[in-house]
Amino acid sequence: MPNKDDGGPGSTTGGPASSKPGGHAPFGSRLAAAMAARGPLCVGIDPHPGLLAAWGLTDSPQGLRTFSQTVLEAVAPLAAAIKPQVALYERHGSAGLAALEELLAASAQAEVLTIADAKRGDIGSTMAGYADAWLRDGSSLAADSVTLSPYLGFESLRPALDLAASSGRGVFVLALTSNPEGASVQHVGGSESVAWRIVRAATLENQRYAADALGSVGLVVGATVGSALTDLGIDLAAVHGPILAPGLGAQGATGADMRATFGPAYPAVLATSSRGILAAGPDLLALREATAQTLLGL
Ligand SMILES: O=c1ccn([C@@H]2O[C@H](COP(=O)(O)O)[C@@H](O)[C@H]2O)c(=O)[nH]1
Repeated sequence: MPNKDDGGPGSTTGGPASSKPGGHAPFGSRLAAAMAARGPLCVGIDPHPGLLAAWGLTDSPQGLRTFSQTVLEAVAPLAAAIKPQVALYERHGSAGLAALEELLAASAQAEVLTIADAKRGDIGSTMAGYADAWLRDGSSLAADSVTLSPYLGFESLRPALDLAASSGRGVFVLALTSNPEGASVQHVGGSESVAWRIVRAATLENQRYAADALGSVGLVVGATVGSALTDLGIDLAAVHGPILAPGLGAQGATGADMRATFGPAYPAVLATSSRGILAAGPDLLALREATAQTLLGL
């Protein structure tokens, strides 16, 4: 778990993330540094039952543990971040979450940033509980950042936005998701569509961060959204925060699609791929090669 003095991101004892004594450097700055050093790729860790079987692993907490540690070891030199899919750990109950906690701790040791893909969202009083779980120093589930769902209104995310800011962590708020069904909600509203409003709120929220650094309030925008950004009049370059872009690989998007879709916002885009890379396992070198090839395409 990425606590202040564990030698991982935000450590006061060493490593590139320890620039703010006594606390984490802001997530946006840490992510920008990782992307500059390793490139704009996040590797998703999605231990689907079918993938576990293909790797010769059991669909069990021990299977999750072996899967997770293998992926981390394979991709650590090449990935700016990893993104464990929380649902696939939760389906194993408390033992699955323990496997996730071990992965988060190992990632901190390896100085690989983590994005817990939990997609949390609720009324503010309950949101504070989610924020504590995923963003508070000392929580066994604390990651460097977490994905959030703004369906209850962007402002309902306030406890997570504030705790992320004070703990040097980050959030990625769903804006335009990579699945085709997302448009039925996110595109609604004409020139001030739901997605446009979420992007505007994130843009305003990032004003609390230094103007010369990437903010810590990111957005999720699928690499598959095609012309939606243009159609909806959304300017991602103004967000001043990282854009997490799922959809590369298994969902069909390519690096060329991403450049066309994101245009001037592309430097802030962190592409994420799970199955497209994980299918190369369980051989560690094959996983690393698949990661390198994915990176080359960006
Ligand atoms: O809009 C979204 C938001 C999240 N995801 C998640 O990303 C990965 C994608 O996996 P692939 O195997 O690379 O397709 C998965 O965990 C999703 O839940 C998304 O796809 N789209």
